[in-house]
Amino acid sequence: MTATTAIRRLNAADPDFAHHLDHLLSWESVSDDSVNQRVLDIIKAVRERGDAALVEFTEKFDGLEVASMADLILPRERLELALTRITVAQREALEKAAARVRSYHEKQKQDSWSYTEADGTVLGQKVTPLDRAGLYVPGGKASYPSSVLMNAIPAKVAGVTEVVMVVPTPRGEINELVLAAACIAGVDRVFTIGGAQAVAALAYGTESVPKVDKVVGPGNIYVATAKRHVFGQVGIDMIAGPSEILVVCDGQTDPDWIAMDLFSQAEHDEDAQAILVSPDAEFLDKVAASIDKLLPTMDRATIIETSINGRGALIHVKDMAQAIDVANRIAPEHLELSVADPQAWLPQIRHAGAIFMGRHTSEALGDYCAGPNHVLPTSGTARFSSPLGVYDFQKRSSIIFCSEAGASELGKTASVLARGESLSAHARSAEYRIKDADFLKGQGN
Ligand SMILES: NC(=O)c1ccc[n+]([C@@H]2O[C@H](COP(=O)([O-])OP(=O)(O)OC[C@H]3O[C@@H](n4cnc5c(N)ncnc54)[C@H](O)[C@@H]3O)[C@@H](O)[C@H]2O)c1
Ligand SMILES: N[C@H](CO)Cc1c[nH]c[nH+]1
Ligand SMILES: [Zn+2]
Repeated sequence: MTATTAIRRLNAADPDFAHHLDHLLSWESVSDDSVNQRVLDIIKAVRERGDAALVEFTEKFDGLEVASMADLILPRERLELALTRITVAQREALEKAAARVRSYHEKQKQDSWSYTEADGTVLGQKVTPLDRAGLYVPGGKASYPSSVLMNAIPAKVAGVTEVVMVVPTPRGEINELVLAAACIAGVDRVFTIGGAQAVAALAYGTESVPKVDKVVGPGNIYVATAKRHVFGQVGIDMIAGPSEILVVCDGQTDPDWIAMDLFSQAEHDEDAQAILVSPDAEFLDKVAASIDKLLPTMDRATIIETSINGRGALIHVKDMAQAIDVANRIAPEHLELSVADPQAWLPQIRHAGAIFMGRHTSEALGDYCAGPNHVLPTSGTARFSSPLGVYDFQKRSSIIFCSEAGASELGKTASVLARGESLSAHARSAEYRIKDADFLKGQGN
């Protein structure tokens, strides 16, 4: 194994720093032509051949040969059985995490509202949960029971009528914790399919997989690309790229803690990105030494090493203010503020999926059980998007209920604007309800 101090070093004082940072952050795989074409072919096959295509792709990509689609459907009883197959400690941990995630998300629930104007006109917004949501739970390189909770609980809190989950089971290896989590979270139906074919099945429906209204959840490049292509046919939450962590440290946290925090996201994927920013150059050296020391002890050392050396960085800045500027430029999925007084810096953080405050709040706590969602905007998209939440499973309809007097008064404004747009049906529709004869005469009626 090569020495991990091959991790890139950047200095914000370098005149080319902005260019180097852009290069470090670029992640092009989603637009890769060959992936795109393969995903389009998969979507087309699922639309044309439904279940038969799902069975074929599951054999091809997941190494799982089945007689028919029926073998890729898990009934609710199978989820209940999983609950009896995990340890008591595992069940308690899942239930505790689920309870915390549920309480946090209850706070996000939006209610319908309305107000009444002086003439009796009522205006408002009606909030309605989605009828059916599709949850993608990744299962290629690792299994994610925590992602089941993070996707399904907000949907259930929102009041979604039916929650359909898809999860690949490579070579038929079923993860009991994933199924137990689905049982605890109240998932209604589970299909053991993955990749672009699972996203296509949820978006278009097949003989067995019901068509959903929205597909949510993270996944690899094939999943992300498929979500991009089915958007419009169904809603999607976001296009999630590889996991990321940005640690901003004042140099006073144990370097082993910081190295492990970086590893915690690097171990997800060779393309994951782990970056440390600090004004303390000696501290950066200490973390590099901790990386070298700890890497050989890691189960997923090869993935971590590829990620850290390929996409990681230690960035030296002149002070904490510059560290915050760099953080806002990166707009990371996860930002750890491993500093003495994180509250003092919080107001200046403008872009981050989740912010972990202080030396004791490791990002891993947020991944499993703190309560907030771990499905977060990646690749700089925290500039314009937010964590997965209850709001992703609710939609809004506007309510307009005019009184007779209100319709007459508003009709005048509508009439003038409609005639300005040369839309006379609009104008006359509004004018039928106007009681003011002088106004109507002025409009040529
Ligand atoms: N943002 C989050 O909250 C979050 C949570 C958990 C995981 N993740 C990320 O999700 C990703 C999970 O990826 P994964 O690969 O482990 O699981 P995955 O379930 O996303 O992908 C596995 C599927 O990819 C398809 N596939 C694999 N190789 C293929 C090929 N050559 N051609 C076509 N299809 C192919 C297969 O159908 C397989 O079922 C990781 O990047 C991880 O970091 C993100
Ligand atoms: N860190 C991932 C999101 O980027 C979520 C996760 C699941 N399990 C562990 N971590
Ligand atoms: Zn994680």
